[in-house]
Amino acid sequence: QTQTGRRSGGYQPALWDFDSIQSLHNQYKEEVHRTRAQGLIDQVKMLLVEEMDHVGRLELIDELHMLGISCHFEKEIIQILNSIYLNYETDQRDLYSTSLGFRLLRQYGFSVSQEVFDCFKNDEGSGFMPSLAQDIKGLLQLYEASFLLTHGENTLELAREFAIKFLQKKLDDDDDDDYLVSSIWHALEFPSHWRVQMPNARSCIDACKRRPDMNPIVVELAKLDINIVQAQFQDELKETSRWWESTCLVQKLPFVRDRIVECYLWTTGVIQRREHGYERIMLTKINALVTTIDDVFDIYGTVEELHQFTNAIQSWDDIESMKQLPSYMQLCYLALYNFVNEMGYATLVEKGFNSIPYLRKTWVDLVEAYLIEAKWYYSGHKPTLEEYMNNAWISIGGVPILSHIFFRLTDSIEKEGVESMHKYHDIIRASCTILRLADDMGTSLDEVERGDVPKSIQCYMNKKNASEEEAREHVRSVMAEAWKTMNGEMMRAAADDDSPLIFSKYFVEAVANLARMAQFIYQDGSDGFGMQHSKVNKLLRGLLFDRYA
Ligand SMILES: CC1(C)[C@@H]2CC[C@@]1(C)[C@@H](OP(=O)([O-])OP(=O)([O-])[O-])C2
Ligand SMILES: [Mg+2]
Ligand SMILES: [Mg+2]
Ligand SMILES: [Mg+2]
Ligand SMILES: [Mg+2]
Ligand SMILES: [Mg+2]
Repeated sequence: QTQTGRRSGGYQPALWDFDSIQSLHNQYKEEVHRTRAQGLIDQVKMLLVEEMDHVGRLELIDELHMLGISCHFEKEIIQILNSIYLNYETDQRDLYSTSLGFRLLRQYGFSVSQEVFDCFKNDEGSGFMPSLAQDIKGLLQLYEASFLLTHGENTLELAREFAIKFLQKKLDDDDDDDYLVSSIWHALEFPSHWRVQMPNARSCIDACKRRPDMNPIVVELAKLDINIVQAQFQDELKETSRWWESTCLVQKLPFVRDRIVECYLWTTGVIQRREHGYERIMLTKINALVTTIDDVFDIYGTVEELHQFTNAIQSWDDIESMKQLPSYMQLCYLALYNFVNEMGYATLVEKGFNSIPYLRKTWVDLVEAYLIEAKWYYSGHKPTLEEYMNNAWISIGGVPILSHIFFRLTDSIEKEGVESMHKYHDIIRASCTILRLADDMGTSLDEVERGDVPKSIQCYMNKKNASEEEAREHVRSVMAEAWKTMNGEMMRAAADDDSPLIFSKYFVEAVANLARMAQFIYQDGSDGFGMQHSKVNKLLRGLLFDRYA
């Protein structure tokens, strides 16, 4: 017989308290630093424009993206890639520049065909020319390019397998840790297409400083810029921490994970544009509300109480719904109710559109998915992986997150976009699927141990009588399939034909980044959120607290 509610998640208290966050002071808010940064930006713009070497320009674009400063050069980058796209010479024989160009073009929404790689295949067309095995730099870029694949792009599947084989061999044979070898290590662990920008920027600056051919102006701009962004992030973090404190949820619901700083960290990878500070603050609040309500369902509520809470959210009429709830649930309900109304009000004022019914639907779908999991847990039901995933892509919380972001990052709200978002368009489900699976890879061992519904890893092990590693391998393959869907939908969304875009560029970026950020937080299969895993925690401090000297 399983326990009835009132469990503990075994989570440690917050690492940073309210006062330490509010007392953060940062000199990089001074105008003098922005002026200096602008000077460096102008110099790098000259570099981009004057760089006549085709490959050099591509490499610089890639570096700017990895260093988290490509946002300053959006116009110049699009112009360069557009001219490459329009005058594409398909008979290029160089694997390195063809692969790098292919990846950057696709990443910026140009639909370049996988056939650009046909000239590197063997005569039968069944694989790549064996002679390419020596071109390690080219193979590394071919590997990176292969992660832009969509369903059915067999050449890119072959490319990934071919490249991994020889890159792995290079690591086995060669133990010096020069820049190329360490780049291979990083790429095999995390392809650049799956990496978020800002949370990785600091370690990229460290790596670039070690490179002999790195342009010093670019490095100096990256170092100054990350300090300036940190000052902005700290102001946003302070505001979210004031809101979190005002809800008193930690005080009144001591079993809930007190992770407002980690909730904010999530947003710096999902919403990366500097000017979208309001959206990062909003997303932090959503993460905190999802965390709270998730813990109510996963750890604390009895089945009876969880039914009551679900009914209250389904009916969503504030006075009646609240009355029969226990007081701790009244707080959750009203905190959520007030937040959704606040967001709905902002959208009504700014865009003349009433988003509340749609936002509400996503929260109802979420708690209904939570209730299904709770019932499974209390009844001891062991779902198949498919049965679990049909519910768990919603129970991870990505749907309300993306709905709120949709209304904020869509300039003029059209019915088609609203319907697509809320019937749950394939790109939404793909992003939530990756978010869910990454989360299970990082949290499910602890969750199942303290008492929770079997997650994807456990469902696979139960059904296939498989080992944990085999289950993880299967989950990774399902995530890779979801990325093919995501890539396909991103290409359709960016399609340069004149069909009206269903989703804005910024929203599609945030959808993909939600998946990327989940893979970042749970990297190497551990919990960078609830259990404050040391590596993610170190990256968090580097991004939010420690000045880049
Ligand atoms: C932001 C989040 C992804 C969302 C709220 C906190 C999370 C880190 C995760 O928490 P978790 O308990 O792992 O969710 P679940 O496994 O119980 O669905 C669900
Ligand atoms: Mg949970
Ligand atoms: Mg849960
Ligand atoms: Mg659960
Ligand atoms: Mg129902
Ligand atoms: Mg989890």
